Amino acid sequence: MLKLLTALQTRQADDYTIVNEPILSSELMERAAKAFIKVFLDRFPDRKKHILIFCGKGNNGGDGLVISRMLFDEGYHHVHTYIADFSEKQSEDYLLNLERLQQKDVSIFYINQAADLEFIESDLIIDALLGSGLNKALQGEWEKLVKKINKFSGFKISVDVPTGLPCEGELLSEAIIKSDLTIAFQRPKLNFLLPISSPYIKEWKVVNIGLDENFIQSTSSPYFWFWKADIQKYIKPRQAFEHKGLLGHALMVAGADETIGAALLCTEACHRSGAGLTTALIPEMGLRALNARVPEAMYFSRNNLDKIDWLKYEVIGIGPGLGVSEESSKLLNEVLANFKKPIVIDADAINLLAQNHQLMKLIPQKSVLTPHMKEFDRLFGTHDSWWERIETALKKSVELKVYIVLKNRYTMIFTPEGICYFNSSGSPAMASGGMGDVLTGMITSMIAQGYAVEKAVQLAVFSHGYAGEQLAHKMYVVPASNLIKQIPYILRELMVK
Ligand SMILES: NC(=O)C1=CN([C@@H]2O[C@H](COP(=O)(O)OP(=O)(O)OC[C@H]3O[C@@H](n4cnc5c(N)ncnc54)[C@H](O)[C@@H]3O)[C@@H](O)[C@H]2O)[C@@H](O)CC1
Ligand SMILES: Nc1ncnc2c1ncn2[C@@H]1O[C@H](COP(=O)(O)OP(=O)(O)O)[C@@H](O)[C@H]1O
Ligand SMILES: [K+]
Repeated sequence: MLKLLTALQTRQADDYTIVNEPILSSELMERAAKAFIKVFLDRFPDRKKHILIFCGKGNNGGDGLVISRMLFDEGYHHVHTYIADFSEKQSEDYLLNLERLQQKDVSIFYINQAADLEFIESDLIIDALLGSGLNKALQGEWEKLVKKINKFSGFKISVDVPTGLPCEGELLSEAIIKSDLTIAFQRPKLNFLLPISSPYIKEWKVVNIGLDENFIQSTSSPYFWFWKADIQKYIKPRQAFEHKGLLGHALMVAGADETIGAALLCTEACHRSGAGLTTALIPEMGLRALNARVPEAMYFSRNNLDKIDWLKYEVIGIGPGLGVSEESSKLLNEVLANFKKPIVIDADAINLLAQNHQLMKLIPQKSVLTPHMKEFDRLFGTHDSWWERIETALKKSVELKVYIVLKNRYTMIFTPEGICYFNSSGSPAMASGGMGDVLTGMITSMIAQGYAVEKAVQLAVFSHGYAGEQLAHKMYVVPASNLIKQIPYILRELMVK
């Protein structure tokens, strides 16, 4: 798990590293620029490219000046360096690197006002105007310059963060560099992981600049980033004498007459993720389809609900395609009144909770709510921004003692301990109907198999995204049914490697 930091915490990590490694701040800047250059050389090896580098007079600008020097030394001789000379203030390392650059045969231009900058043709534009030091909205010449650069045609690469984009928190204005590629130091900024950054970041990459990881681990932050290696630590191989009776029985409560498909998707996903037994509590008219699609699954008739033995099940998944009818509402009431183990609550089950907040009290501890943005807002009220949603989710997951899986490009998992894990896997090719139903089946299955709920959720969310990502290499769009077929293979791959 990587701990994610705010801009202030990153500065503290810089300072700590400088004092304790120890390393001169100018050397750290050199190391950062070198890490940037390594990615750059890989991506843009053509030395004939025309490059513009825009630098501020702080440390982000300092990075830009080092990058300019390093590019020159690497044989890029069509580089023009521009300095935004809008204030007297300048950092020591900026000044030092300006002197170093002046000793090379590199052209340096000063921009005193944005209007002086004519349109220039170039292949690449490096944005090193402002970085994590941003402390207010861009105004005046800064705003004009950024807007002008955005109109330039070259491929834009931002150093550390696009100029004008705050590392975390709400946007301050729309004067922000629209970068094609952002190369960030040590950690992705929190805002990279939220849709608000999407007009400004097409792609991002993180490079390690050797900040003190022990210091970072000791920093207090609720935000973490998890990836393949974290999942691989706890995914369990099947044991020699294990049988279906030991691998959990999951009950899927889903579907309505018009939306049987959702019930089939979550039931099949649950089965293919490895639950020992899966039973579908679905409308009778779906029985044939269930038998055809998932013959391994069992069926329980809603007409016999009074005879159900709730204790038979390790976990219940409820909601996909359930509808919000009177009958669905009764089903949810029954489940909440009788089942005391974790419940995975999705889609219409969330919508029903939103209609009847009294039911929230009945949700067993360590249950899992899996809303997308709209369901989240229906349940917890309208939010004007993702940061507001994050604040609510951090609070509600602690208050209700549940996990909240807020689905997105980088799905967030909020825990009863007040932690927010960002999932690293996934692909926009997954943005099509039914994908969330599959996730519900997967989470339910992992809980059935005995993973602690937190691990079950992480494992399901990661492997769901990972399967989508792998298929997206071959498919324009990943239909939910195709993803389901992939689950056992993906889990095996994660287990072995
Ligand atoms: N030693 C270090 O601390 C390292 C810093 N690094 C680089 O340094 C950057 C941070 O540098 P700085 O803290 O100097 O800050 P920046 O270079 O981001 O900004 C410079 C200064 O601009 C001013 N400013 C902020 N918002 C403004 C606005 N809206 N309009 C006009 N002026 C504004 C502030 O006074 C700020 O200190 C990082 O993003 C990274 O690129 C890297 O070189 C790694 C090491
Ligand atoms: N752009 C995207 N990038 C990564 N994952 C995505 C993207 N769009 C959707 N997904 C994933 O697909 C799933 C969609 O869930 P949901 O909106 O509930 O779909 P449905 O209701 O159709 O089943 C979520 O797990 C989400 O993370
Ligand atoms: K920048």
